[in-house]
Amino acid sequence: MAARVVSPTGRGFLLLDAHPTGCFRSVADMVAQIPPPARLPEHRPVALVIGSSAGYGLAATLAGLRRHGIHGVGVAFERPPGRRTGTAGWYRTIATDAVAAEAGSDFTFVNADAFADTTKAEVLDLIEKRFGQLDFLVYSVAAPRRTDPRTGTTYQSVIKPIGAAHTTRTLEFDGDGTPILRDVTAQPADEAEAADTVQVMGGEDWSRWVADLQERNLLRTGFRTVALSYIGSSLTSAIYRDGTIGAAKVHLERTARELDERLAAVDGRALTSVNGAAVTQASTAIPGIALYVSLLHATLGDALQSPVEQSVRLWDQLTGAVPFDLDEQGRLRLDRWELDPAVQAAVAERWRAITPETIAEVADVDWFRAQFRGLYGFDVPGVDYAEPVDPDLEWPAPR
Ligand SMILES: NC(=O)c1ccc[n+]([C@@H]2O[C@H](COP(=O)([O-])OP(=O)(O)OC[C@H]3O[C@@H](n4cnc5c(N)ncnc54)[C@H](O)[C@@H]3O)[C@@H](O)[C@H]2O)c1
Repeated sequence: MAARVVSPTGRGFLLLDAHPTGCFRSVADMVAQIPPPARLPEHRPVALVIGSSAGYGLAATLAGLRRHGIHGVGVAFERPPGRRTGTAGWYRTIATDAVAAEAGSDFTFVNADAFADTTKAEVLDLIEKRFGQLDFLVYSVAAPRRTDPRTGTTYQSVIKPIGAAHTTRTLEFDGDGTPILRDVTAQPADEAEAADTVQVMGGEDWSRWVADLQERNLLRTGFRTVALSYIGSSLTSAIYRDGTIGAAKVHLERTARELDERLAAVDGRALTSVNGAAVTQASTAIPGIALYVSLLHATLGDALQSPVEQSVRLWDQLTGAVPFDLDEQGRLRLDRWELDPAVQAAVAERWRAITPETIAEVADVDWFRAQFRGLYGFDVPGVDYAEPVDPDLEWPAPR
């Protein structure tokens, strides 16, 4: 594919193409937020990050590389360039590989379906051959479907309330970027939809990774694993925490307790890490979240902790530099800034007060729009979007 101008076309919060230079720049901007250590540790920990190309998994990979010089493997599932550009995660992975090179890390990126047994076998072989054993596993997958390779069944996840229909206010943008406030009603999930969502976003696949690693004796003594979870506000609870995705998170948290017991054999730990709201491809698909995050940012400004800031704190706790900040249910909490009662009261007040006329003042809609377009490499400061760019770039080869 020759160099060409790449533009943000698409519908709603889904764009069809990604801008390579914008994606590179957004990774560089994330790295710039990570304070480097005085020097990298002599013993490089070995980490596996599943979901390493976007959102919280990308932030954890970058923070691990920059602050701890991790060796290891990142797994993501991205579309290569073809008729359209590659997905944004394709280009962010190329940029992350350069960050790994700069940190002197032996880090390999695997583009494959994490749910497949073939992927697990490939990644475990790689870990065994290159590193012998693993110190950390960060599980940060957000997927719309999962095929269970052991039964061949494909499950679709849905984002729906459970029990009753729910109407929420939402933020959308029209073609020229004008914000629109609308009410949308989500019908409740039936039992099968709720169960299928647990199959996709619950803890089963995480548990299989850990079991396979343990079976092959690839877990180093003191191994630690976290899977990402979310609780969120009462403003979004009908659609999130009390809905289908929330049921999957409850399953994930139960899985953490089971794995934690199983890992006693290697003096290991398994925890869920409850992170705060962030603008990601996964979260913009949830009705009401765009509005909620825009109001959260209007309330908090720079005190809204970015995925990178939270990931720095996550690594501090994983490596034992600071003790785990656990709640009474044993979950690692990185979201306390979001769920602070004063913050939630202020967001709720804005949520109630907002009207179609005041939306641009009461919510940080410009910030949100730039964040969501930034997920595809657009609206990134310092990028010349009139400049043709070659999207036909290779996935990083193992070094
Ligand atoms: N975004 C939020 O507000 C938020 C808050 C707290 C917790 N979380 C949790 O963080 C986790 C990650 O979510 P995110 O928002 O960062 O998502 P995201 O969409 O930004 O990233 C998802 C990642 O998963 C990878 N992926 C998807 N399907 C895959 C597959 N089949 N095999 C391998 N990789 C696959 C993608 O390539 C990408 O790297 C989820 O568990 C989510 O619930 C998100």
